[in-house]
Amino acid sequence: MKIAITGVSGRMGRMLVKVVSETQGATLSAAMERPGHDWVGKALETMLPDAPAAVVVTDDADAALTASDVVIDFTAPAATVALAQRAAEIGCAMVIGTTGFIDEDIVAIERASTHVPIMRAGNMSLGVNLLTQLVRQVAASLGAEYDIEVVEAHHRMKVDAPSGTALMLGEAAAEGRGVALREVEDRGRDGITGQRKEGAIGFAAIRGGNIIGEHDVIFAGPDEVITLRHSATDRGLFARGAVRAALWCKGRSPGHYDMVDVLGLS
Ligand SMILES: NC(=O)C1=CN([C@@H]2O[C@H](COP(=O)(O)OP(=O)(O)OC[C@H]3O[C@@H](n4cnc5c(N)ncnc54)[C@H](O)[C@@H]3O)[C@@H](O)[C@H]2O)C=CC1
Ligand SMILES: O=C(O)C1=N[C@H](C(=O)O)C[C@H](O)C1
Repeated sequence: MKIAITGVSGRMGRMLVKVVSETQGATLSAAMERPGHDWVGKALETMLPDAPAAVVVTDDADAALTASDVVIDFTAPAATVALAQRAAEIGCAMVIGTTGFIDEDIVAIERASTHVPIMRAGNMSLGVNLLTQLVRQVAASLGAEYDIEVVEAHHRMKVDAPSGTALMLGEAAAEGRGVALREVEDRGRDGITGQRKEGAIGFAAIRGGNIIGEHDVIFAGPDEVITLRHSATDRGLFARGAVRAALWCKGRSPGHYDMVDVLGLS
């Protein structure tokens, strides 16, 4: 499987190069960075020791996609949406780990996925994708007297909040309760907020240091608190999930898939 990585100098991009190099059946066919980035035009192996020889970092998305079966993208929403449009035209599958999308971005990605398989997930780990199922089940079992709060913590460089994972967990809780998340979500409390609204699903975000990713879903009820927690301790977790998804895309029909499909959890 010929795999292109975009955002190759990023925290996830570097990890992906290592995981692709360790994965049987996967070959790094192209490495991309944004135009103007100082890695463009340089041999990747001079930056990353795990990189295969002869891969030169490029900002030419069309050339990279044409040379590849699938592209793995952990970048930023505008870059991801633009690349999904090119991938659809060129016929290259895509694995998207980027988070922080607005509704219009998702519509554009869905449109692209009518032409090629696109696997998109706010978290590529087995643990979080299992946790979403538990959260849905617990939310469905407990009444509205159990207040649901999603608390996440990440490193100081993270630019979006709530995290993509927190939103996945919030969606699962809302599904369990049979409500739409956008109707009940409560983000970023500050000042005289008034009492908690019955049925609200609250979000809180902590940013600091080099925390990889911590997520708690709290069900606070009468005289008891149930907490479901996931802790990521190494970014390799996400990279391994993404490469597994890339291999899974081989021969797949066009469509918008998620990690639950890849892991066979549905
Ligand atoms: N789904 C998951 O499991 C995970 C998702 N993420 C998400 O992945 C994204 C990236 O995270 P990090 O690697 O920590 O960020 P980062 O800031 O370290 O890396 C992003 C890279 O994308 C590059 N980039 C930006 N625009 C580009 C373009 N047009 N073409 C090519 N490259 C471009 C940047 O130059 C940078 O090297 C974030 O949205 C983050 O939330 C991160 C970890 C796990
Ligand atoms: O930006 C990160 O680092 C992470 N982003 C994802 C998210 O927004 O949930 C996944 C993981 O928690 C790390």
